[in-house]
Amino acid sequence: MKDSVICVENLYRDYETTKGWLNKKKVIVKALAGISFEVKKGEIFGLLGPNGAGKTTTIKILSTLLAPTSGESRVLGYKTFGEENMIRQHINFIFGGELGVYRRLSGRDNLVYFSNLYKIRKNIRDKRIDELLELVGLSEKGDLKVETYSKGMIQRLQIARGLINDPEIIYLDEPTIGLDPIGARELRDIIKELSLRRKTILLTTHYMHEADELCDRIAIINKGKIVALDTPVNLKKQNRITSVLEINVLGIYDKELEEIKKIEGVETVAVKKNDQWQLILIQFKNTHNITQNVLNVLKNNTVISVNERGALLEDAYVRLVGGSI
Ligand SMILES: Nc1ncnc2c1ncn2[C@@H]1O[C@H](COP(=O)(O)OP(=O)(O)OP(=O)(O)O)[C@@H](O)[C@H]1O
Repeated sequence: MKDSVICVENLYRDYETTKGWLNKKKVIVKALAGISFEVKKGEIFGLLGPNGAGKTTTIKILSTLLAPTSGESRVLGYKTFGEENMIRQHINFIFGGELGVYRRLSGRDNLVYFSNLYKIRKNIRDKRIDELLELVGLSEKGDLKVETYSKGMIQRLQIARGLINDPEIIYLDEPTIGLDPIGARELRDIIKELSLRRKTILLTTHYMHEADELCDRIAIINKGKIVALDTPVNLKKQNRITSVLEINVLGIYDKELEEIKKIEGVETVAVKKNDQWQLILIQFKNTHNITQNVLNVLKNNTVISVNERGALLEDAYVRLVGGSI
């Protein structure tokens, strides 16, 4: 692909681990089982998938932290294993959570510390730090110790840290994890701004709406394989999902879910469990009117609400990966 800055071809990665306590047995975990994709300059490319799908392994290989078992991955034309020194100055990675910055230092001093690791000259460094603090909305708080920051501020500082070497490619592993909706939105706005500045971003997230809002293209990974790769719009279309019935109930049994699956027109059934009630998500062909048949199955349950809506990216994901969300 022309303009590709990341090229992954038939990548495999196994981990050797042990199972059992007394009689330890060697087990091979196939974290990546032959994935291929390319990312263009300036693109926001999303990796979506359930826990253990292989997203972090992919990011670790592409950020030169891990060698693949076989296959090839190139970043900016260089092999991620063998030519990593040519790559490292042009990339950076930001992991979600609060690790990676020093709480006893101020935000600014953290950035000074990390720029020293990259041996950035002082005249460039100070200007860049001011710009980065401005970009992530921490100009006024830059001189306060990180231990006084909120989670959202720490995560924004992480973004500034990840930009300290002015990387062309940024890997973001679940950047908004644990943030409240406002903190998460502020972070997404920064990610959009980075894309406007032609940075290439490879992002993993568990939040579908986030992938839908941010990503130009998304690869859905399951069990080490890419099961779909397209724009969010096409992912929603290509799965022929037409409608979704959302039903909130107090208590639901597998027997009833099995009954619902058998109703004509029903394609998938998933359950999201909340503390007190459950949300049943039923994807169905809109050539069928299933509502009454579903309510007949649930006649002995307490139904709190029923809502029919169009498909979201989350629905395409459920279909491709299967199971509950
Ligand atoms: N160091 C390791 N040793 C053994 N197995 C590992 C190691 N790291 C990852 N794995 C296994 O490899 C598989 C892929 O893990 P990976 O962390 O890449 O998944 P992920 O998609 O990032 O998951 P999550 O969403 O939970 O972060 C999992 O089965 C995981 O248990």
